[in-house]
Amino acid sequence: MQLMSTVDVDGLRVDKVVVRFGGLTAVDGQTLTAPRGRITGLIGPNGAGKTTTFNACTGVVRPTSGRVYLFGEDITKLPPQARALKGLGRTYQRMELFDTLTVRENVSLGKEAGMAGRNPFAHFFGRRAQAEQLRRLADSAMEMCGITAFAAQRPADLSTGQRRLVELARCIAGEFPIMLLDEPSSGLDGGETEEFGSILTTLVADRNVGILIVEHDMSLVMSTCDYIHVLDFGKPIFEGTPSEVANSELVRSAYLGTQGDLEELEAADA
Ligand SMILES: Nc1ncnc2c1ncn2[C@@H]1O[C@H](COP(=O)(O)OP(=O)(O)OP(=O)(O)O)[C@@H](O)[C@H]1O
Repeated sequence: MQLMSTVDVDGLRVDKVVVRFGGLTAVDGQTLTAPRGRITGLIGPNGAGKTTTFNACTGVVRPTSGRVYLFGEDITKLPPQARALKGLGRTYQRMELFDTLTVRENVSLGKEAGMAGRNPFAHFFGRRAQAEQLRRLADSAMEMCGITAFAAQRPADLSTGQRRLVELARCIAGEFPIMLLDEPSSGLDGGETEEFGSILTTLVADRNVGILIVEHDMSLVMSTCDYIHVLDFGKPIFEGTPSEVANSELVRSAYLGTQGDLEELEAADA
């Protein structure tokens, strides 16, 4: 049998990452893989180290030790923008939409920013072809997220659920093969969360992207993720399929005291 190298992954690979803030070890040896064609979840109680792991992937924090690879390339020391140009897209927990721009313009930015970074002469050459490509990508992303009707509106005029979809559409328009979603269901009601989950499932099936999702909403995680990693106090404590996670005594005990999450975990196991 040929063993797969740690970097030989068709997507994102986090390898034994440790992040310390002064005397506090926020992440203590996290290893995970988020390949194309799969939705990977990262869950854990408050303060478990999820956001810090996420930030180590996107380049917002530098690991104390360990490596981060994207399609086999070591990106541990690259800044966030360079990681985005290599195919790592992300959404933000606190949505970062531009309220002076229309929804269509916000969605187009997903690709536009990358185009400008890649080709500094883009302003002089091929403008029409690029504009046409941007229009196509934005149209298709808005359609996938069901927000075409709001294309000419400003994000400030939309509900939280609709704004979340604009952010997702911007990431989709960017054509990132790997997408990191930071608590995307925050502020959404049950119906909106369900709709969001079905868009993610379609996205992975239709475009073969890989998604790593940090999420508190257990119903979204359990219904969309193919594989889940669980952190507690910075340490990876369990990984497996949603039903394996829901059945794990170790995971349940980590969630004791967080009654809402525990109930949703138990509901997923029912
Ligand atoms: N910049 C920082 N400086 C110092 N400590 C930090 C910093 N960022 C996070 N921490 C600490 O690291 C630990 C992990 O935090 P992190 O935000 O990664 O957890 P989390 O699982 O995302 O939590 P939550 O679910 O509440 O968002 C916490 O104890 C937090 O207080």
